[in-house]
Amino acid sequence: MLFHVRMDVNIPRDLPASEAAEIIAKEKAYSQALQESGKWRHIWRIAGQYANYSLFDVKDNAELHELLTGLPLFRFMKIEVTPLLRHPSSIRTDDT
Ligand SMILES: O=C(O)C[C@H]1C=CC(=O)O1
Repeated sequence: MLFHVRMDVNIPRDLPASEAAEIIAKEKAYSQALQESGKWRHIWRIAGQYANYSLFDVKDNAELHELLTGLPLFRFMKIEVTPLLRHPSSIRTDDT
């Protein structure tokens, strides 16, 4: 199942910089491992914001929930999820 996900990150200003850097490094490794696996298909930065648009390809809602709640930055994120399905007019072969 495909899901469009928007993640907005808001790291509190009073979090020590070293702690923030450690969490961000963990987040990058977590994200890149999921991209390697194919479950996190795409990620784009939203210009001018500490936010991204991502595309996940997972088995079901429960798997998406598990992956998102496992994000090292999860506690500092606002996340919006939109389930997607193939458009009947699509000519692409890779959007299911
Ligand atoms: O920077 C972000 O958008 C938040 C998060 C998502 C992947 C990653 O490496 O960091």
